[in-house]
Amino acid sequence: MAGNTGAPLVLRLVAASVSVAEKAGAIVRNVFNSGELGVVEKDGKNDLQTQADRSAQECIVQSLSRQFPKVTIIGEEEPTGETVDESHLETRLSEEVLKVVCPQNLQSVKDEDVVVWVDPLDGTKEYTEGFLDHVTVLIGVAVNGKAVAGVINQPYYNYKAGPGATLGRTMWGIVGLGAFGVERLVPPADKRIVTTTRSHSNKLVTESIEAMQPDEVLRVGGAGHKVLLVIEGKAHAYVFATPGCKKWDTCAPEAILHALGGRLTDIHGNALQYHRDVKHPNTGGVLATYSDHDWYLSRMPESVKAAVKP
Ligand SMILES: Nc1ncnc2c1ncn2[C@@H]1O[C@H](COP(=O)(O)O)[C@@H](OP(=O)(O)O)[C@H]1O
Ligand SMILES: [Mg+2]
Ligand SMILES: [Mg+2]
Ligand SMILES: [Mg+2]
Repeated sequence: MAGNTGAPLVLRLVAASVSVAEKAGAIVRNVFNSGELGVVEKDGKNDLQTQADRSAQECIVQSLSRQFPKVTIIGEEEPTGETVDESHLETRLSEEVLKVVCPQNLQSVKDEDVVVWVDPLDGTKEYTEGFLDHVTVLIGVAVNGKAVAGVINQPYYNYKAGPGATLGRTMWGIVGLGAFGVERLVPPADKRIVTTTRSHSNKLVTESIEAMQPDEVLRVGGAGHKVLLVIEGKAHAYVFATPGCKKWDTCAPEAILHALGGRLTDIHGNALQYHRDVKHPNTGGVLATYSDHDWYLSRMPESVKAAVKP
């Protein structure tokens, strides 16, 4: 089976995730093109699911669990119980990933040490409203509770460039090795740009953003998309001081940001935990930066910190 080459488990997982994230990204585009989004409201308030979330989740979880049957895989969406569409599966390994040398500390990781966190479509609200470049597919690899590797596919990257432009991109990274398919760019030095939620704001979010005294606030969809804005120098910080974001939203982006030297923590500065039995919400909120992380932590109002406990 493709997952059983001689490469270390973490590399094989990332190689499989790169291929399957591309497939999931294509599913996300196909569903949108079909015009039948099949939107349903989940239990939570302001929490949508579409056919693309369901099909991309099936693609990723089924493909990875067939290749890595002993690895714990946790996806955002509930299984649909429908028969698996075999044409949705992708079990090839990315050769580009298999070529790299796995960092020493990750070479002998065992199946039981790993949890894979899957967000088949991050930015669902924006997807249903046509903000297509906000959408990402996120596959994060955690080892002993720490985010160590991540894959992000952005299915509509370049879609504003018009016909002929290649649509979509896949980025991946391993902490201790670096990131590929995305480049670290430096944000403007003469102003402070903060990015936050577009569709899940509340008083705590607003208060904490104000406390950062930003020159500009980018209110956009998707946790993956916002971390990409930080990585690519479009924003200095992603500030989300409320509990709505889940482990599958942060695991892959955190690993890629860390691989490039940035930081992603809760709003108190604590590392996020990714063990298999951890509660899914990031109850302490999210703060992602490339530099000056401690400055943002120090500006966080005490009243917000008291309300957003880890
Ligand atoms: N109050 C809330 N309720 C439910 N989900 C929330 C939420 N706040 C944030 N999230 C989730 O966190 C992710 C990023 O949110 P946002 O785009 O608003 O910044 C989204 O993931 P999904 O789109 O994968 O569900 C979103 O659903
Ligand atoms: Mg969702
Ligand atoms: Mg998400
Ligand atoms: Mg999602």
